[in-house]
Amino acid sequence: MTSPNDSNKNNNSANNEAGNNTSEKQNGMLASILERASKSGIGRKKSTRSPVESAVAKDMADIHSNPTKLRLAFLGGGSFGTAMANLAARNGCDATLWVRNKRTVKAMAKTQTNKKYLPGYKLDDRLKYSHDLAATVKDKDIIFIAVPGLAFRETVKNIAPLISGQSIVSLTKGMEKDTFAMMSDIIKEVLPEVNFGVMSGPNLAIEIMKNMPSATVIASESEPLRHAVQAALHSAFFRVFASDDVRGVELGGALKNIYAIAMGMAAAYEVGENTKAMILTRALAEMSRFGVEEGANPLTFLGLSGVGDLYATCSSELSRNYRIGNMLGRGMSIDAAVKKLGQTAEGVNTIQQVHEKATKAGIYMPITHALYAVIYEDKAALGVALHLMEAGFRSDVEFVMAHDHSNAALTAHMKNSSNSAKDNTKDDAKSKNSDADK
Ligand SMILES: NC(=O)C1=CN([C@@H]2O[C@H](COP(=O)(O)OP(=O)(O)OC[C@H]3O[C@@H](n4cnc5c(N)ncnc54)[C@H](O)[C@@H]3O)[C@@H](O)[C@H]2O)C=CC1
Ligand SMILES: O=C(CO)COP(=O)(O)O
Repeated sequence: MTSPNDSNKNNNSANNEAGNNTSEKQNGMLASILERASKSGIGRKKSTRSPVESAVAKDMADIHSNPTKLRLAFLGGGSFGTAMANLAARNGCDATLWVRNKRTVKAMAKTQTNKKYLPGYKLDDRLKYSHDLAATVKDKDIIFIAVPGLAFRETVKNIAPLISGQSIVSLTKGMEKDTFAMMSDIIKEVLPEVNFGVMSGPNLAIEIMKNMPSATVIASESEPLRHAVQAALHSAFFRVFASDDVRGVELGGALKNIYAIAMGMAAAYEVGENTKAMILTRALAEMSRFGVEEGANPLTFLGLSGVGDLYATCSSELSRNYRIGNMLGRGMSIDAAVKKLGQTAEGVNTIQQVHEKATKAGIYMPITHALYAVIYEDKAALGVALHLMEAGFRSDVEFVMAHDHSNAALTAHMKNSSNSAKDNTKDDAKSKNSDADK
């Protein structure tokens, strides 16, 4: 295991390249105000805490004053694994980041930066790096997995023989190819005895590295695990909320990638704010409809891991899924866009999985099907969008007023009227032609 303390520290002054511009200075100022505020307790609620809040606060105080208390492994040296490992190390946890490439590990320990995925951001001195998987997961309390969805099963299988009581938390927002398994399904399948959770929320890694205030959700049926994750990662810049709806939280993180691609594509067509709002809210309707079919609580989609992450990812060019959509909207092929991105964009696979699953299960997912038609069936985007707009009548929030026979009846009625209007037009044209023939 390589600790930065063992390494050449001449690079400690690694430049934060973004720090040279004004907006970065403002971010730095905001961060320092928040840090001072959190140290002095300004803004903290003085009211009596509930027993659970007190327990968490006590855990956090212990953990923050005793760095060796929580021992954490982070598997996956991309932007998110690195950002989360850095948060934990900064909070005083014993945090090790596992990266599969030995040379990358050496370079990270030496420069204390992740040059490929988070260039210019200095990582905490206390963060450890390793390419030795067994040594990394041994004697840890929690193993966080942040590899792409397509590599998740392989990673869980690799650590399976090394598990002796550690809990596992998935940070991955993908779905397995062809099986439609979520990451929690894979953990349950490969390690049925293990305590697990999933963490998801509006967490663009670069913004977290810039100390921009952010929040996330840890979902687990295990209360101690939820508390441990909250205590380990919580800071003045990063709030960790809790849920016991694992399915809902995990689906929120995976499904929003589909709509970030749709929004990136819409942005390429320079649509207005009304259109963006329509896409966002109808996306939320699709997500919660699909979620309910999969056993999630629809209200979860109103939280950070649902509408929160949907908003962040659909609004930002920092989102790789949004960028893929934008490149597609500018006429690039999916293969070319994925190659140009060079990073993980889970939505590319998730569209295919959800399209297939929803088709089989008869779940109404018009935006997903439309995207699938554009990306994988080479249909023209504008024609597909127009078709979407002409789709039948629906209720707004179907958990308030169900999509029932009255909507369906109105749709059928309008279709019939428009068909007979078309027939009349055709008849008129025919009779005009036959008049002309006369
Ligand atoms: N980057 C972000 O802002 C956020 C990402 N996530 C999720 O985290 C997951 C990981 O994404 P990123 O870190 O952004 O990806 P990334 O594209 O930045 O990096 C992926 C990392 O995984 C490694 N990797 C790939 N296959 C592997 C394997 N078989 N074994 C071990 N390592 C392997 C790569 O070498 C690379 O270090 C994704 O599911 C993503 O949706 C979640 C929240 C935010
Ligand atoms: O999940 C994310 C932010 O919450 C990151 O989104 P992308 O994977 O699209 O970059």
